Amino acid sequence: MAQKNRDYSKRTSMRLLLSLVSPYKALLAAIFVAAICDMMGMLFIPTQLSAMVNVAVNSRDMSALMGHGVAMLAAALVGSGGYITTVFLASKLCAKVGRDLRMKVYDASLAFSGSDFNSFGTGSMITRTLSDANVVQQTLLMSILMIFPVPLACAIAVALAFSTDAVMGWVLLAVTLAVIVICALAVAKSAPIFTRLQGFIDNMNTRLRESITGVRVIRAFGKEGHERARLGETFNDFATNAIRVNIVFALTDSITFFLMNVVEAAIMWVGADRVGAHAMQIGSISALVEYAMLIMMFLMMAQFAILQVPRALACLTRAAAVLSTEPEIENAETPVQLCAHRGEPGDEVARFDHASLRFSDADEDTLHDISFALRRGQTTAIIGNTGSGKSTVAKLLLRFNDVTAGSLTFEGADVRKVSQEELRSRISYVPQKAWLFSGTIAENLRHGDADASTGHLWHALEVAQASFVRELPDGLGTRVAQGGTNFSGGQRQRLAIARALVRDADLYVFDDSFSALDYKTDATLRHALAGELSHAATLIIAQRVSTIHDADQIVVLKDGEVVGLGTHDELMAGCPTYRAIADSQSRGEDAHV
Ligand SMILES: Nc1ncnc2c1ncn2[C@@H]1O[C@H](COP(=O)(O)OP(=O)(O)OP(=O)(O)O)[C@@H](O)[C@H]1O
Repeated sequence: MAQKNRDYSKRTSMRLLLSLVSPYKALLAAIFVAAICDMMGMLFIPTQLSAMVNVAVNSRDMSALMGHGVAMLAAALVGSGGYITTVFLASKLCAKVGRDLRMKVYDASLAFSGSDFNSFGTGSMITRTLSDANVVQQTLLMSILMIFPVPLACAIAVALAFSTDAVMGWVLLAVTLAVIVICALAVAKSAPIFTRLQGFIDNMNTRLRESITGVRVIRAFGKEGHERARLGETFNDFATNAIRVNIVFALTDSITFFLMNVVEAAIMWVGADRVGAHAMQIGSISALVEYAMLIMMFLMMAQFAILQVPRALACLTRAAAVLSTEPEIENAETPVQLCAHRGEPGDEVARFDHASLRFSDADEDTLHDISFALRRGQTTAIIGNTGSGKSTVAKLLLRFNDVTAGSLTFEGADVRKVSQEELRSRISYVPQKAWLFSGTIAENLRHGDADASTGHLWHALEVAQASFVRELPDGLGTRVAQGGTNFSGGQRQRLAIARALVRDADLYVFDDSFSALDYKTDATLRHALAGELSHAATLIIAQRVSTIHDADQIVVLKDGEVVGLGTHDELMAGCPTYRAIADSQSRGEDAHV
């Protein structure tokens, strides 16, 4: 079974490699030609050298010596030209293959739903996109430069040895085969250690990422020692394995050097006999030693490169696993176009009709049989206890997940039939965690609309009550750190709201987007929004009753089910869950007064 799985992953990774390399057939052909020139040039030099020695010993014919010298120079030029070209073209090819692999894995991850992403984990996805692709790129380069030329070099060298002297040809062939067998055994023994290395890198990445992201929590809970121990264990695993790898290299290196000396001695020994018997000329010994040394050198380099291959294959298999994951959410084969015409106030923009959702990794429905509509010019609010499924409603609207029963329509079309790009272009979304990207404030706001004018950006900031940007020395050009960490929680929320407002959408979704604002800013902002978004439907997910008090309709969620639907007054009169939430919050407010 394990063998079957190994064969399957080997096939998968080879298929992926072929698909990555196949667009560059011309480049591959050019590398092949350049490598032959390199080989021929390199092996032709000792041939000429031996001929020169033989001429010098036998006839001292100057013109013959000059001829061999010129041929040697030409061989050196062809050889080095071939080598430089091979390295240049191979580096180009591998850089392109690495880039393509990174893009493929990244593109695939963009189509993932939350559950798809969770099945790999963030740390592993980063390793797969960066480090794994790097290993593949480097190993491919090493393979082209160090493994692929070996059969060619061995064949040419043995053929040249045979042409020099048949007996010495057999000696070299026997020695070459013996060294190949030894190398193959060494590789088979050490390959699993290399494969394990990548798993350790994954572990280090995941733990380090968690530790760096949660550094404040670690400090606050005084868990530095515990974290250090956890990371120390991970680093230690990696170091132990890396040491084993180095031992393998040291052993194989010394064995190969020992073999080099043995081969040299064998050639001298047998060659001297052959020269003594006048079966071979003295100069030929130097050529034969050179051929043998070249074969050994190539085999040694190939051995080093081959040891990296299982690790690269493991990386390719891991990339293939990402690429072969069928995203939970896919576009319909022939998506329906949404109506380009903007409807009238009161028209339905989206409707949940007995919709349920069960996450693929969950045993129960997170949302169960929910029905309500979002209408143009109206504000719908969702309230409910934590974990009741409020954010999941937003995930369905944006098609981060699909309903597992019932339906969700947008502008009358089932969202599963609308392309994700078109659907999302009609919705503007403020996520629960106001994430900002590194860059400037203007760049962040233009995520909403790349062509928005500066005036439009300022207007959105004003509506979002983010006029603090005017007081910043660089205004819209102010730098934003990754995640927006150089702004306070409330400032981040207002910038995220402004970003959403920059987009002209049919539906605006605010997922708990006012929670970090004080009551006064919350009220002013909602008032400004009401005037601004009269053309669209608005969905506000909130925890505070005061935030949604004035909504046209309020959906009350409890454990994923709609237990109330109406205005604040209607719900206060007829929905015990809503009344309980409102009462608990007003008690809380009284307590604060
Ligand atoms: N990808 C997922 N796989 C499995 N369960 C999930 C997934 N995403 C969310 N859930 C579960 O769905 C439930 C509802 O989550 P949701 O984020 O919608 O709640 P919420 O009402 O918005 O909560 P809060 O007010 O705390 O933000 C939770 O129990 C959560 O654990």
